[in-house]
Amino acid sequence: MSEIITVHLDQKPIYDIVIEKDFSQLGTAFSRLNVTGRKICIVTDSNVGPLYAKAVQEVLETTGNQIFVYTFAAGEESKNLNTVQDLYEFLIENHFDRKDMLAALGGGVVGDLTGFTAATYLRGISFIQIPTSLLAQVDSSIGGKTGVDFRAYKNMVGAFHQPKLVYMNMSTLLSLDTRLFNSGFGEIIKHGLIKDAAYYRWLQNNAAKIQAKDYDALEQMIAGSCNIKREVVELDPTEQGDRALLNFGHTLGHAIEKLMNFQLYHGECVVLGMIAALNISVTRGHITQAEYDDAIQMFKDYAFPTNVTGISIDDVIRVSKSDKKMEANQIKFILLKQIGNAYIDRTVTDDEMKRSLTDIIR
Ligand SMILES: NC(=O)c1ccc[n+]([C@@H]2O[C@H](COP(=O)([O-])OP(=O)(O)OC[C@H]3O[C@@H](n4cnc5c(N)ncnc54)[C@H](O)[C@@H]3O)[C@@H](O)[C@H]2O)c1
Ligand SMILES: O=C(O)C(=O)C[C@@H](O)[C@H](O)[C@H](O)COP(=O)(O)O
Ligand SMILES: [Zn+2]
Repeated sequence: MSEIITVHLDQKPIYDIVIEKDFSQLGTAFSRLNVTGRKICIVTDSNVGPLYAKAVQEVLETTGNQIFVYTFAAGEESKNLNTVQDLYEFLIENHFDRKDMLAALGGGVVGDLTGFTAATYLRGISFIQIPTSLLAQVDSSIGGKTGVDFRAYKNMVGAFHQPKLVYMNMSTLLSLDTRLFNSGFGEIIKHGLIKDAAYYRWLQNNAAKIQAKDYDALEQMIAGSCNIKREVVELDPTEQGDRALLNFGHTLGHAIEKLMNFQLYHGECVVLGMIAALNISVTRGHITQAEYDDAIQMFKDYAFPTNVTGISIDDVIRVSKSDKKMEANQIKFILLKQIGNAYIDRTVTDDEMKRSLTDIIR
């Protein structure tokens, strides 16, 4: 069973998210875009390219377009303007014009970087997302947030630029190593915690099936998360308000990610940030200690580290405050009113942050 979810903006259908178990429907889905006789550059990384670029190239060639492949070194370390510049050069050398396209084939790093290049090359060309990591399938490929890190700052340079299509082949998840697969659950559990208590309980009850990569359970979960993200971004595509709820766990999580020099994955850092935010939500009397303990158990069930060594609490707070989460000198935090219901809070103090981090930073 495949699934198609359509993302609307201003009540108009903008792009489809196609969930499939192989690449067999990619040609059909792409043909709906009515793009032929153009150049398409598959942008991928050094891990994903050797596994899937040929298969994607073969399918896209059947759509009557000329296909190029551009590969950069895998990892968050490549998500920067240098890689973007190298890609601009490749596109210029191969005479890509405004009607040509990019196709991001890979995880969130490839998606964010390709989307940003598409947003800025020739003042904006089209792109599609072919996400291959769990995190990218449930989160980063949807919603049009594109960008790169700048110096030590996460996602400091970017643009909102919507893809024309998101096509995911769930079978690509089989080649992800276990720790990377698990890191995707950070954003998935986040979706339940901020928006949907029933989905959160379902994730709790189905942890074993999902981790065993039971196909039906995985498809249900990916569609569940895509739908939650779709609802949020449809209402607030450029984060003027409630889209910021998707930042649950990121205020401190991004700081931990940077301070750990990206040795911990994004999803793992988001979980550490969520633990701190849940802790503050307990102290504020919004959720119970039992609900907090339940969430910690859930993170453990999905194999997340729940603490980290080698960095200091003061540094995490300092780096968080130098991030773009500051607004009018006040840190923007996402807390829970209850499980499945998040809100934006601008009153979290340094002392609250410190207390919330004592069990996490050892
Ligand atoms: N734009 C957004 O809305 C959004 C949302 C969440 C996260 N992000 C960003 O996404 C990034 C994290 O994404 P990620 O976890 O996918 O990281 P990633 O893109 O670095 O992928 C993780 C690793 O898995 C490899 N990989 C990916 N798919 C594979 C597959 N099918 N088989 C084998 N290896 C595979 C990659 O080569 C890489 O080494 C971060 O930069 C984060 O800031 C963006
Ligand atoms: O789509 C969004 O909006 C998100 O915030 C999703 C996050 O999971 C993602 O990590 C995003 O890249 C964070 O963006 P940032 O603007 O806070 O850096
Ligand atoms: Zn994230």
